[in-house]
Amino acid sequence: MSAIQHAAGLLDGVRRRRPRVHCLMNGVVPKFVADGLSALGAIPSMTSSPEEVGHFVAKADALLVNLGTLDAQCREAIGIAVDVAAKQGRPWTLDPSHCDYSPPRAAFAQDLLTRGPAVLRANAAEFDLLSVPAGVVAVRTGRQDRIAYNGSAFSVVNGHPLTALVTGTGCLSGAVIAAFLAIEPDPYLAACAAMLAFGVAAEMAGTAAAGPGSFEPALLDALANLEGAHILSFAKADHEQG
Ligand SMILES: Nc1ncnc2c1ncn2[C@@H]1O[C@H](COP(=O)(O)OP(=O)(O)O)[C@@H](O)[C@H]1O
Ligand SMILES: Cc1ncsc1CCOP(=O)(O)O
Ligand SMILES: [Mg+2]
Repeated sequence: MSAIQHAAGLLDGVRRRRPRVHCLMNGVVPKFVADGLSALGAIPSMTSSPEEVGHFVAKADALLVNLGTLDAQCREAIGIAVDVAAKQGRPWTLDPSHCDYSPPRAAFAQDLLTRGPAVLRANAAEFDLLSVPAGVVAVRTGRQDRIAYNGSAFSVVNGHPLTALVTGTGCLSGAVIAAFLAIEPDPYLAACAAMLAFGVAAEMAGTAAAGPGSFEPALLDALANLEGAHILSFAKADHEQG
C-alpha cells in the first residue's frame, strides 16, 4: 500500500478512535490548535500546570511539546510531560517554535531531541539549526513539507500560500502529526499521513478563502470535511529512497 493510500485509511482511523492529544502549547494559538484537533476528529487537552500535566499525559494517546512561549514553568511542565510519556510509552512531537531567535531555546530544543520524541516538526529556520538524532522522524515544513527518516524521505507539495499568513498553522500541523502518531505506531507513516491530510485540507481551504482572515475558519472547516477520498484524489507527494 502506498503512503497516500495509508494516509486515507489513517484519517478514517482518527475519526473512529478519536485519540486524546495533550498539547503543551504556546500562549499565542492554543484555541486555534485545540479547534483544529477537534475539527480533525481528535480530542485536545491543553493543561500545563506542573502538578497536573503528568496525569493528563498519562491519559493521552499522544503529546505535543511546543516551545513558542517558553518560560520557567513551561520548562518544568515539559520535563514532567516527557518523563511520563517515556514511562507510559506515549509518542510525542516536538515543535521547537522560534528556537532560531534564542540560543537558550535552541539548546533546550536540542536537549529535548535526545529525550525520545517520535517526530520533530519545524519550519526551515528552526530545522536548520538543530541536529536530528537517529530514531527521530524529521519534518521540515514550508512550501514543500519534507518528512525524513533513516535514509528515506517523502515530500508533500500540497498546501496553500495563505497558510504562511496565518499564525498558528505550523503549531496546528504539529498537533495533527501528534493525532496521527496516536493511532499509527510507525512515526514515519504517521507524519507522512498528517502532512498529506493537513496539506490537502489547506488546499481546500485556500479555494474557499478571500484572504488570511477567512482562511483560518476555512481551514477548520476543511479539516472537519476532509475525507480519505480527497487525499487519494488531490495528494501531490513523492518518495525519495536513500
Ligand atoms: N509558501 C507556502 N505555500 C504553501 N504552504 C506553506 C507555505 N509556507 C508554509 N506553508 C505551510 O504552512 C504550514 C506551517 O509551515 P511553516 O510556515 O513552515 O511553519 P511555522 O508556521 O511554524 O513557521 C505547513 O503546513 C506548511 O506546509
Ligand atoms: C507568533 C508566536 N510567538 C510565539 S509562539 C507564536 C505562534 C507561532 O505559530 P506558528 O509558528 O504556527 O505560525
Ligand atoms: Mg512555528
